[in-house]
Amino acid sequence: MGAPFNYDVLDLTDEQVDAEVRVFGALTAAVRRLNEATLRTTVDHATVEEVRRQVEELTARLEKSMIPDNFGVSFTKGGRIRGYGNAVVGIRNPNAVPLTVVQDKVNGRASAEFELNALHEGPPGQVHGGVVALVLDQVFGEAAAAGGSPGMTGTLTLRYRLNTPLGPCSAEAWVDRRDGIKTIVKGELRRADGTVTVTAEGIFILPRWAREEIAKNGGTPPQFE
Ligand SMILES: CCCCC/C=C\C/C=C\C/C=C\C/C=C\CCCC(=O)SCCNC(=O)CCNC(=O)[C@H](O)C(C)(C)COP(=O)(O)OP(=O)(O)OC[C@H]1O[C@@H](n2cnc3c(N)ncnc32)[C@H](O)[C@@H]1OP(=O)(O)O
Repeated sequence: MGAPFNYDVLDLTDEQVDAEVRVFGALTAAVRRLNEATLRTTVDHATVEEVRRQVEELTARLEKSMIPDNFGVSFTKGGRIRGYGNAVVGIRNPNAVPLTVVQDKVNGRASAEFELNALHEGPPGQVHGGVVALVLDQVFGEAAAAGGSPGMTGTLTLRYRLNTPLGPCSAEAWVDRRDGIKTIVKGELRRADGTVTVTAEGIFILPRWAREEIAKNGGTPPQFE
């Protein structure tokens, strides 16, 4: 069986990728501001209706030309990864947290410092538990990849020990051990003052189709965003 999804390789120069990161990254940041302003604004209803009409006009301009559906993950021949739609780190995804994950390939670790705001609320003033799982899934997956054994999330178990207030937070994950094709990753989420609020363990599995591909072609699995 082949891969159930595709990773396209595109002929784009580093300069072209840098330009799209700059231009679309700036649009995404602007839309994120709009998202938060949509939630928090106290302007009067008439202003809200006028802004809504303007937003619809702007949206229609972008909709004039679009890719058919999701963005996917592609690579350039120079090895740049274009996972712009990723729900946690995608630079063209205004719903992404956003998060910059730092991978430590020597020690099989990954970490991120980030800010969660009113858009990520669960209990009053606190981060939604599902958002925590979303963030940790990405950071854990990148730790597995940094450790040289990437995989799909098979199981992710979280223990919510303390509430996580909205604001600056950090996440860290490391490869705890490997068991054949399974990589067991451990990690935690912390408040700005360093207090651990959530601990978690994940099992990342190199899927059967990838194992078959590697057995056929030799080599090690590529690292995906
Ligand atoms: C050449 C290409 C390489 C491809 C690498 C693939 C992915 C890399 C991706 C990213 C890496 C980079 C950065 C990460 C960034 C973000 C992370 C987000 C990741 C996600 O957001 S990802 C979406 C959510 N995720 C899914 O959508 C998974 C759906 N699911 C499946 O695709 C299959 O279900 C799979 C692959 C899990 C297993 O399928 P399979 O056919 O390979 O498994 P198989 O039956 O052969 O079992 C083999 C051994 O795993 C044990 N096992 C099986 N399932 C288990 C489970 N769930 N938990 C614990 N252990 C499990 C068995 O018990 C056996 O263990 P034992 O050998 O000891 O008996």
